Amino acid sequence: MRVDFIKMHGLGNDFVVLDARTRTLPAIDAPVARALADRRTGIGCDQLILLEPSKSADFRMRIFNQDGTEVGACGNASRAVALLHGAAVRVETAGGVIAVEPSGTGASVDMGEPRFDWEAIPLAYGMDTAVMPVGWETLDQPGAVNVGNPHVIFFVEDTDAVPLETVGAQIETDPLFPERVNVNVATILDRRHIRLHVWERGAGITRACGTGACATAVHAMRRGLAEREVTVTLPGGDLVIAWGEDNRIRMTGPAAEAYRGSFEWDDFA
Ligand SMILES: N[C@@H](CCC[C@H](N)C(=O)O)C(=O)O
Repeated sequence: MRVDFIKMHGLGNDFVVLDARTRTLPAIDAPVARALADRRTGIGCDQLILLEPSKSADFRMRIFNQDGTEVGACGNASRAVALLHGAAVRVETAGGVIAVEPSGTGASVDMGEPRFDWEAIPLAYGMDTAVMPVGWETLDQPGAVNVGNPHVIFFVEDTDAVPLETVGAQIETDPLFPERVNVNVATILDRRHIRLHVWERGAGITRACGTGACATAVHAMRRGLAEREVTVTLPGGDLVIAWGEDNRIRMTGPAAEAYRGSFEWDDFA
């Protein structure tokens, strides 16, 4: 069976998008997702995105990390599918229903409400998620936020000085995080500007992470270190994150289509 795909990205966080809204595709499992995401033997991407019909929203977006795990949220992919769809829509994800709207060369996304309870992150045992009494190597006292997926955030003097390749992998799989975790290291440049590097659960270091930007901004605001709207600068570029009086997070930033192609399903199944 020949299957069409669209290669997209949000600030260099790249996706293979498969559209099963009007055509039934065979089931995607972890080995298929891994094979398609492989940068040497597949198409290559940080996340595989599958669009399907939905009963509760305009359509459903399923998200698979490069390692094949299915997850609840992806900020950058949310902007990419808004661009693809070309109109304001409600999208069902495993992390909840989000509202996306094309805007300029990208999109604006209502990412929903952040959750701070330790059970919601989730953590293995109870603690204050605003200042956690834990540490790894030179990183300590992080915060944790769930924005449809789990994030831990460390504020540091210099993001470039943190060996994220090694410490990110170590923290992602620490037993404190039973569902593993996305690891954010951030520098507060001023009350409206944050620099951020992210080690993504199931994908490693990416050029940008939309949910990481949301989690980091909200954590900085919760700690009183930032205004309620900030620019988050990632290696791939900037996102604007606002946390409204209604407790909802709004993310605005670019997204782009790179190219289209097709592949033979049996080569990857
Ligand atoms: N790149 C994404 C996040 C993708 C999922 C994440 N790695 C997880 O496992 O939760 C983004 O832009 O938010």
